[in-house]
Amino acid sequence: MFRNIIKLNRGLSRYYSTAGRRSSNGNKGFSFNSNSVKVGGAIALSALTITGLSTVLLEQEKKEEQVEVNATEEPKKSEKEYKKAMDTDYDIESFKYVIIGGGTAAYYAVDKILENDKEATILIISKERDVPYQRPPLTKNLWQTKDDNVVNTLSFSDWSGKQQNLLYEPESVYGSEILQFVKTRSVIDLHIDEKLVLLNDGKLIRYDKCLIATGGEPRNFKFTSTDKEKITTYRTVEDFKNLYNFIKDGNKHVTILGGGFLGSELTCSLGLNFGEKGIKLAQVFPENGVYANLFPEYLSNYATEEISKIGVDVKTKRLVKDITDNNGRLTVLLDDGSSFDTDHVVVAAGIIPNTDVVKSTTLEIDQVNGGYVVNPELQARTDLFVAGDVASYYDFSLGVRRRVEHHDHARATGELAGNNMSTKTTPNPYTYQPFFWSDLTPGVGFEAVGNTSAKLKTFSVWEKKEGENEEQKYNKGNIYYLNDKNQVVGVLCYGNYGKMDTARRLILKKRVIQDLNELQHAIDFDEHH
Ligand SMILES: Cc1cc2nc3c(=O)[nH]c(=O)nc-3n(C[C@H](O)[C@H](O)[C@H](O)COP(=O)(O)OP(=O)(O)OC[C@H]3O[C@@H](n4cnc5c(N)ncnc54)[C@H](O)[C@@H]3O)c2cc1C
Ligand SMILES: NC(=O)c1ccc[n+]([C@@H]2O[C@H](COP(=O)([O-])OP(=O)(O)OC[C@H]3O[C@@H](n4cnc5c(N)ncnc54)[C@H](O)[C@@H]3O)[C@@H](O)[C@H]2O)c1
Ligand SMILES: NC(=O)c1ccc[n+]([C@@H]2O[C@H](COP(=O)([O-])OP(=O)(O)OC[C@H]3O[C@@H](n4cnc5c(N)ncnc54)[C@H](O)[C@@H]3O)[C@@H](O)[C@H]2O)c1
Repeated sequence: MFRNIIKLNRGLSRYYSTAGRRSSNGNKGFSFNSNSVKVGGAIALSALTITGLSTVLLEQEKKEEQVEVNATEEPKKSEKEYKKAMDTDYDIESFKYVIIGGGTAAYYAVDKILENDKEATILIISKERDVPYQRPPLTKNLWQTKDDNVVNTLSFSDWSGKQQNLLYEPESVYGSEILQFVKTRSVIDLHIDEKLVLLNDGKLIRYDKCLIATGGEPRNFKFTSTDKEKITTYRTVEDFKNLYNFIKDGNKHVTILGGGFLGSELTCSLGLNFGEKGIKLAQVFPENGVYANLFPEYLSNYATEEISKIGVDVKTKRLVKDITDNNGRLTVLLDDGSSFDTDHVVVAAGIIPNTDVVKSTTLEIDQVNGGYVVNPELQARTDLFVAGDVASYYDFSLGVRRRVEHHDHARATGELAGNNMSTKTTPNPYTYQPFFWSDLTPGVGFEAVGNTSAKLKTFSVWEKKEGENEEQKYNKGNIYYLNDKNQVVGVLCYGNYGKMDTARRLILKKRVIQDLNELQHAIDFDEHH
């Protein structure tokens, strides 16, 4: 990926401070003179003057131990600097494209911008320490490597055996005047009319076009124990490294709170790959079974049984009431009055979309689904775009407004937003129907598309083979989700890969299904990759 950047870097004899652009200090690259940042009551000094991204990364790498920037803290001098910046003569760093967030949507947006605009100057601002990476392997492939060095290499085999790295691109790719990456900083405000973003260290940046791709923050709960090392959430590569290092030597008890995607995938990966090393697991959630919001009840029950079979103590229909410290371990108290001891708790209870970036201007937030409301071209305002988990958009084929928290959607909206930000032609609407997938155990995996809410009526078709016994009945199947008009609005292909385009076409047809048996052969079970 980033097909054009190598060429662009080599051919670059200009700097971004060309005519019409202003630079605060005349440096070639992004200069980062940060101020005193108050951290947990102490003052940490970070005086960095950095030219070019590779230096940003290097310098900040060195400082990481000493300087922790509190992402939510308001900077002291921001107000003054902010007002000064409103004055058009004030010299301030400018980028043609500013991307807030450094995840999947951000990555694909940048890729598209680089393809479309040979004059691009791009700044990615990310709260995280790592340059853009994919999250799906954090609960799957990375745990299967059988190599403790995986925390450093971050490499793994994909489903077809091909070696991949978690990072979309190596860090070095971000060290140019075209494309820069600032890590461990967050945007705390956006002044839309002035086209300015404010960072948590007081720095202001001007943009021509801006993308909000801030994803979501894991939900957490307040417990009596406030041990942040033992009770964690799980979303980032840092979280993976910490958990891996904690469990790699085995003989620990880990509790996963949540029966959705994250909780179930992580539980299975730990159970399948570290069970033999003495990692004992409990999974606790309020629903009757895992994926209860997605699977029809019988399949949710089956998947839950499969998880129990790998040795996990699955506690369904249970809420965690509290967690307390207990002589270096934790005690988990459930709502039925029972309790058990554990060494670590991972809270996997959904995310809250990161819509705290814009404070001084009003941006519409979807009151039902959360997220910033965008038009079909993924704009929240002129020159301000939103993509990925944090975007609330109108789904043309389903005829509803919704927000999707999956990889393929982040990729597709990122790419479209990047295109619409940098194209010289008319921007395109988002008409794509994204898919998602999940893998739990070798026998429980699927791809799905559309509205696959378990609240809808479903019709399941399972592949039948000669002489097949009861055990194998959930080998390959297609589950159709129907709305109240009996139109197919979602499809889940269980163990049946490569069928998403057929499923999309079925949804788009909007045909009223008179007899459910019409769906028996709507999607085949042939091997097709
Ligand atoms: C462990 C895990 C496994 C997953 N597996 C799958 C899977 O198998 N299949 C699937 O379809 N989906 C999967 N997903 C979901 C998928 O990864 C997400 O939908 C996708 O990452 C969303 O991309 P995004 O760019 O919108 O947000 P993110 O990837 O969350 O990126 C947002 C970034 O913005 C940063 N940020 C937030 N606020 C600010 C701010 N104010 N200033 C600066 N930076 C900010 C965040 O720190 C983060 O780095 C998984 C998610 C997780 C966590
Ligand atoms: N394969 C995938 O697509 C995939 C994989 C991993 C993560 N993700 C994404 O990562 C994010 C986080 O995943 P997630 O599983 O946390 O969210 P989720 O929305 O899939 O599931 C939330 C779960 O939280 C649990 N929960 C809520 N309140 C609880 C409480 N009080 N006590 C116990 N459990 C409670 C419920 O069991 C519920 O199923 C989501 O956006 C998800 O889509 C996606
Ligand atoms: N259509 C397909 O057959 C197919 C298969 C694999 C991957 N992919 C694509 O690759 C992307 C990332 O994949 P990855 O390999 O990095 O992640 P991954 O290894 O987690 O697998 C991603 C997808 O491959 C499926 N898969 C897993 N094992 C499989 C197998 N033995 N045969 C066929 N499919 C299998 C998963 O269920 C999931 O849908 C996904 O976005 C997906 O579009 C497609």
